[in-house]
Amino acid sequence: MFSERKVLLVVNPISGDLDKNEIFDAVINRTNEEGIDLRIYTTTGNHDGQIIREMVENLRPQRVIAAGGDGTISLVAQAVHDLDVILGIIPAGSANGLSVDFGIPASLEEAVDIAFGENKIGIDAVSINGEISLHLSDIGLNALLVKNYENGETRGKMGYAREMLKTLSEHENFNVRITTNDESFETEALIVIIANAQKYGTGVNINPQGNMSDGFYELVIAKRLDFIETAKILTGNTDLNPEIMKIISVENAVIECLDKEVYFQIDGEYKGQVKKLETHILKDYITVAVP
Ligand SMILES: Nc1ncnc2c1ncn2[C@@H]1O[C@H](COP(=O)(O)OP(=O)(O)OP(=O)(O)O)[C@@H](O)[C@H]1O
Repeated sequence: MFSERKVLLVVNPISGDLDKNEIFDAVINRTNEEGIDLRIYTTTGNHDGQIIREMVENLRPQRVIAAGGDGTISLVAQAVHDLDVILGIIPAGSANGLSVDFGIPASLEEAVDIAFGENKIGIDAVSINGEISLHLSDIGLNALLVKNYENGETRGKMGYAREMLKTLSEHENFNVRITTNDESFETEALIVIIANAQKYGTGVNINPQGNMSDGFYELVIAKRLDFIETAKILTGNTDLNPEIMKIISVENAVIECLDKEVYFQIDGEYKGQVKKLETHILKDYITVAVP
């Protein structure tokens, strides 16, 4: 049990499949047992960030617990990152990539224990053209998949597989120039991932050396799909073929698409097409309650 006395719970009523009443019950029971003053905000999809920030400024809770998918966690983190609160996470989205990276279990009871627990770490964020990425953002193949999946009619694994096949047939490689403090190079790419974390919500470990608290993020540049290289990534093998895959740790980087606009997604949300991304690390962006 932590010594803080006020908690704000933010719940996204439409994310994922989990019954949100179970979340309300679990958190209300916990705060009753502990004698904690609980306030609840249910998101509407309109001005949520601003409202959450105002609530935290007025109520001054020591902890804000976000229940939803990555979109909701990110929204809450951005709203309160400079207000000296701890962010607790209850995974309740369809993919929950951030929770997977933190090792927060899907079980509601365990997630509540962790969200109210003593263990916490400060994590970095990546600023991308002024927006915030806590997890994994990318241009190219995966962003097109995110777009197709958002527009597709079938959800779940079947929908994902269908959109994956469609995406592979539509996708085209692009040329990109990457400029960091240390180097500038041009290359053909299938995908460029801006990775603060390690794993996509599907569990694919794209960035084995990723650490959300080290003051760096990685650019993972893949030139073509290759099963052996993918298997190496999945097994955490760092001896990658540089002809196909390059991973660099950076504090800032400019990514310019040289021949066309390219599909772009941040933390699972499709953002349209872009030609240029200016990215830099935001060290120790927010403190998160972890297992
Ligand atoms: N009451 C609401 N009605 C409609 N949309 C909402 C509401 N509250 C939040 N939203 C929208 O929900 C989206 C965020 O969803 P979130 O990422 O949390 O869940 P998800 O998409 O199910 O999960 P995941 O990101 O894991 O796939 C945002 O686009 C936000 O605007």
